[in-house]
Amino acid sequence: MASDNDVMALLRQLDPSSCRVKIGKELFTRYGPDLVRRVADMGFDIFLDLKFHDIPNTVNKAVAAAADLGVWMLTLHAAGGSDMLRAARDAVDNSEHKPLLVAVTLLTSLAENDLAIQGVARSPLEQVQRLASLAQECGMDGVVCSAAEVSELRMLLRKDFLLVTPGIRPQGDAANDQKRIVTPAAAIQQGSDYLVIGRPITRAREPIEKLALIQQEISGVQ
Ligand SMILES: O=c1ccn([C@@H]2O[C@H](COP(=O)(O)O)[C@@H](O)[C@H]2O)c(=O)[nH]1
Repeated sequence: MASDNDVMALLRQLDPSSCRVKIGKELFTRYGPDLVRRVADMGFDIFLDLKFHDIPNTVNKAVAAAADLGVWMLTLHAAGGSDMLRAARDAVDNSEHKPLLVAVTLLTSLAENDLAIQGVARSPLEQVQRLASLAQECGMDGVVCSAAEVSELRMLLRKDFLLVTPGIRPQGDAANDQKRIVTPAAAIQQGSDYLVIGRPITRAREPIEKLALIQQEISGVQ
């Protein structure tokens, strides 16, 4: 687990104009909204990845609180249903700060057999398409999916609908617990709007050099 000092030391080496910072459940649960404010004060746009999934009223209040932190983007689970998604939309519409709302379709750590265990007799792509359509209908700004699904989603959804893709692994990196992985260059080629990259950078021996390598890889395909 990265200490507060480790996080700050890494961020001090980064240029806020070259990447955004994701604060997820691990860092938020340990260091709280104070960390969000400190990282924002350094000039970074913050992707608050707390994946809200609860009854509509609770999500409405949680999204309002997240919006008040001034974050750039935040997540919730599309599987929370249309009332929950619309309650999140209302919260942002009534907030002074207006973060982008992106709904997680199917976690990139899940594959077809995981859906079958849950009693869902669809492929990951079909499940992602279904939940992405719901997210669009309910006023989300985009969805989180695997880059493997991006080209199919582009044909289904409106052109400016954001496709945010974790499960990114440079060639040769370990997949870890991710099951639907794509390389950075392929994700850009497929048309991902934002790549979410964690361990390939944070666990690299030289994180800043690894980030620069990834940026070089994707700049070649843009
Ligand atoms: O479907 C999803 C949604 C969110 N995530 C988050 O992205 C990062 C990915 O980290 P890696 O270390 O690059 O695997 C992680 O914080 C997840 O919570 C996701 O992986 N898949």
